[in-house]
Amino acid sequence: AIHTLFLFGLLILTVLLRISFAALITPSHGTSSLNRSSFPPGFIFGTASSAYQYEGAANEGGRGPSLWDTFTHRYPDKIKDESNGDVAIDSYNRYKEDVGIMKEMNLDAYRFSISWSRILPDGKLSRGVNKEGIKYYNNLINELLSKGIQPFVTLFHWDTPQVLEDEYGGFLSPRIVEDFRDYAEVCFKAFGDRVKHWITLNEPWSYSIGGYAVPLLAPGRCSAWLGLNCTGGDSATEPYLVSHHQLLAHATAVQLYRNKYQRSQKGIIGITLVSNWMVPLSSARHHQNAAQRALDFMLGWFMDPLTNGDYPHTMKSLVGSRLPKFSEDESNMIKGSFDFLGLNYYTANYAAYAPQFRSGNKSYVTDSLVNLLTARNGIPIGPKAGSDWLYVYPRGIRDLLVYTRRKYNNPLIYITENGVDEVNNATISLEEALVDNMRIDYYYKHLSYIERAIKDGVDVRGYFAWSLLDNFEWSSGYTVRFGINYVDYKNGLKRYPKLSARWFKNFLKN
Ligand SMILES: N=C(Cc1ccccc1)N[C@@H]1O[C@H](CO[C@@H]2OC[C@@H](O)[C@H](O)[C@H]2O)[C@@H](O)[C@H](O)[C@H]1O
Repeated sequence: AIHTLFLFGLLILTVLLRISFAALITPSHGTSSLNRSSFPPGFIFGTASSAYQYEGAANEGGRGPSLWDTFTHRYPDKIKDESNGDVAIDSYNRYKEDVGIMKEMNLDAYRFSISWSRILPDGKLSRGVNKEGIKYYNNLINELLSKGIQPFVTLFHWDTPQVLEDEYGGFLSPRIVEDFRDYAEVCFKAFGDRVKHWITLNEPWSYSIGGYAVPLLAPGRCSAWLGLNCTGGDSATEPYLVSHHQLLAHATAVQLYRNKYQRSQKGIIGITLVSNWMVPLSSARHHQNAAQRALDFMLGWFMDPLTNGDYPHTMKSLVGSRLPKFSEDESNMIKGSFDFLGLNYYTANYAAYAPQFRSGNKSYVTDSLVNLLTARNGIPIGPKAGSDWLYVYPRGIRDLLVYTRRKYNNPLIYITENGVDEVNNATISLEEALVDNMRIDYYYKHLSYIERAIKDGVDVRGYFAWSLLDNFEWSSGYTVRFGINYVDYKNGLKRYPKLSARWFKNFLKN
């Protein structure tokens, strides 16, 4: 009996040793268990960027000023390092090198935005098209296609022509709808023979909130009572007007594309929305309801009109007469105005019921009666990244995808941005700066959860990492780095692959 027991013990020990050894040799971020073939055939992997954050050449090639040129020059103190996108990372002049980096990384696609004021320097079609602007984007698109990389083009990534801001307040006015439609048509005509994926707007939520509720983004408007040194505005009404006009501009451009270009050019058109995943602070009913309202006020604000033709009931009841109304024609034009949904996901929040927000001054931020938190009982929702709003919560991308599938009729989805930043630390060496294990961990985990969402039945067709290169990060300037490739701001904007670039190259190899 003792002999048998001894042998059995030996057997258990052998098995345990083998398991622990196997765990030891399979690196937690190794692509052995996850790589391109873990995703459906034809799944598209890319990286994302935007014109003002990458191009530079702000005063070259006939480009006109956008509200970001004005904002950074007029209020440099609103940018953490008082920087701007005059030069940015000079992609305007280095696009061939940058496309070469994409090719080297085995990427399938590149999401970039067109600068409206580089195409129409005076904002309106009637005031002339800048031929050098058309030429630049033709060169970029042709370079991408010559390397077998698909262009995914965003028409508007927050850089409204300054002339239209001056003339009628930009997206504060319904007049923007016609001008945006004309600008979109110039792009469909010039590039639509080769561009088969169009995104009208990037993150209308961010543009409305960051620019008109709290002074995070241009034009930096908000209510004076907030005491946040705003350039004027009203946080209780302007965010809702700006989102309303963005939806109308989006739907008008889609209607034009479908009526006049889609049959011959055979592309598809959509919109990119951003949402955090919202976790109820506790299982209490009032916190669960708060989480639903938080999703309504961030994602539903746009997805409900795009799917049902009207704003969420929670918004209509809580915002009341301050929420603009769609006419029947507008509602019909907006409903179903997308062939695919672009979703940007970065982080998650705890959502707590905030009845105290019923009193006091009105603002978008408090209308939802939700307090968004990044910690519960002092414990953060996940590890903090470089930026103070970004906490790593990978399962949130799966939860958001499954939620979107269930609530909004299973749309075709591309993840059009997902990424993480580190603080730009000037004291470390270049070699140290290239070691970004936390970024590999972030991408590995988020891609693993997307793979599970696909198994849950979500129709995800592609994924774009934010971002190919370190770049001008809006109000953070160059103080945070999102790049999979490093840009040496102190030495001629030279590009270097971080570890995550090598990880992606391996992950993506066929
Ligand atoms: N930045 C956002 C959403 C947002 C808006 C206002 C305040 C915080 C976060 N969305 C996407 O995130 C990307 C990363 O956002 C950065 O996150 C860290 C912030 O400190 C920085 O200002 C912001 O650009 C942007 O570069 C893309 O252009 C944008 O589409």
